[in-house]
Amino acid sequence: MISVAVVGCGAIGGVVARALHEGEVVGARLAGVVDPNGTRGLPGMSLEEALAAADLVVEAAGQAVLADVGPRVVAAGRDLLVVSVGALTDDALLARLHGAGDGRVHLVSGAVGGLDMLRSAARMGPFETVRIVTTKKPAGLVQPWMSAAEADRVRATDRPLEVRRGPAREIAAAFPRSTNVAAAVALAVGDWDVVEAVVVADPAASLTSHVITASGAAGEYRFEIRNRPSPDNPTTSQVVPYAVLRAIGDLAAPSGAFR
Ligand SMILES: NC(=O)C1=CN([C@@H]2O[C@H](COP(=O)(O)OP(=O)(O)OC[C@H]3O[C@@H](n4cnc5c(N)ncnc54)[C@H](OP(=O)(O)O)[C@@H]3O)[C@@H](O)[C@H]2O)C=CC1
Ligand SMILES: O=C([O-])CC(=O)C(=O)O
Repeated sequence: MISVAVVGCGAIGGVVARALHEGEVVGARLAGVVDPNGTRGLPGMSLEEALAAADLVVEAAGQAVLADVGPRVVAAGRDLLVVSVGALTDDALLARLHGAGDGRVHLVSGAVGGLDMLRSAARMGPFETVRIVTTKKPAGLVQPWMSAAEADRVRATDRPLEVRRGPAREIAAAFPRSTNVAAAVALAVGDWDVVEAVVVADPAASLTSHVITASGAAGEYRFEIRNRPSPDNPTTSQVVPYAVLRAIGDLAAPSGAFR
């Protein structure tokens, strides 16, 4: 039985922690939840207590929190499951995580799929082009760094509006709550430079879509994901906590998971 601490009790962490608490993942149980802003009636604990009690710490609190907490988890010899994979656009953080200690770092596939095939294909040979186009409702795409005019334009658009297009590294950092998936694709293909990310605001997008296209030595790929947004946080797809629970189940299982 592995003991799991969840950092962040929002749309993702709240669902994950509740399911663990209720025994829904075979082989795993909730140690407690770390969230200074409240734990939705679930057992709360400090990060220090989590590092002492848990075999696995799930980060579900955001890119900035991962940068702070992640190296401490690994240094304590605990395994870390990363949800805010966009924080890994920072090479220095990645190096710190890898050098911090004995804990292993696992990444969640989150809101997208096809990462297994992209990894297999990248192993055969390089990709020439990879693109991920993310389309969401406008409100969650407005960022503090935008000018007032741009923020208004995004908020008020009455048709699909391309908000940004650029290298995955740049986009995943610029939309930290919305395009972690761009970093996930780049990490899967093992090449930040080949992946272009496009962010589209669409007021009619009742589902969040991520369309991944890739071509290279192994062939041509197209994955289209259309996710229902979380009722708690519409910028997050509702399936994401279930990706986390699947990952925890795989880590806890003696055998039988797809790799
Ligand atoms: N890989 C993927 O596919 C995806 C990744 N994500 C990532 O997951 C993150 C979490 O998403 P989501 O659950 O929807 O976000 P939420 O905002 O719903 O939840 C985040 C929670 O973490 C809390 N928090 C803030 N600071 C800390 C801290 N220092 N320690 C512990 N908890 C803290 C927040 O509190 P408060 O609100 O009071 O600040 C909030 O309760 C996103 O920011 C994004 O980076 C999201 C979607 C998909
Ligand atoms: O949940 C999603 O659809 C994607 C998302 O917010 C992210 O990658 O940060």
